[in-house]
Amino acid sequence: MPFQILPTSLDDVRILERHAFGDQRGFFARLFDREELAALGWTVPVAQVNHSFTARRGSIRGMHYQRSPHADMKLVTCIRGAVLDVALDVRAGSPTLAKWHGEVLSAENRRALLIPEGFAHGFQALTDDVELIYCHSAPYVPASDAAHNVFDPVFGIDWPEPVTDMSDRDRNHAMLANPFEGVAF
Ligand SMILES: Cc1cn([C@H]2C[C@H](O)[C@@H](COP(=O)(O)OP(=O)(O)O[C@H]3O[C@H](C)C(=O)[C@H](O)[C@H]3O)O2)c(=O)[nH]c1=O
Repeated sequence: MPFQILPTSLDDVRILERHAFGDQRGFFARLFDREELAALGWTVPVAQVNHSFTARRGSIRGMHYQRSPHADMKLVTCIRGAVLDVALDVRAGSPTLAKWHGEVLSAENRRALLIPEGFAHGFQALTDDVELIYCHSAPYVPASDAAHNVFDPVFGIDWPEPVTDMSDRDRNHAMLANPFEGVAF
């Protein structure tokens, strides 16, 4: 099997641990598999694959998502260094609305996080020189881009490292009024 599928504290957010076909040269591992992902609800072709590099330990990016009708599933894979990867439920009416799950993804543990539509995504670099590969089920549509503040007390995301770097855009996402009703998807 190319992946071991592991549950998380949030239904439909799953960990995919990539099996490494190793030998004396090194290893070969699959990043995406249509049949394996279809069984987990990814039933459309991959629309976009992105690559991000984050130089400094402690940097944070997030919490980003796309609104309907351009909501997307993401498969986030760390191929260099390590991150705390966070999925945050922002779906109106969800029993886990405003709940988040954090998972350490690293080149070493070969874990990826499968993040369904309706979840915001963010991460903190736990090492310098982190590289992530994102597979998306829908293309990037700037007009549908949405985000919440990574420090919003409504969510209480527990970032493990002192924050060293963020984009101005991410620093300036508005804090929410309580109670948070969620977003329609
Ligand atoms: C997502 C995306 C962005 N862009 C452009 C838009 C900006 O001009 C530039 C950087 O985008 P952004 O500042 O949103 O990049 P990050 O802050 O790393 O956000 C990313 O990391 C967080 C944690 C995510 O989950 C999102 O997938 C993604 O938005 O790339 C594109 O051209 N295509 C794309 O698919």
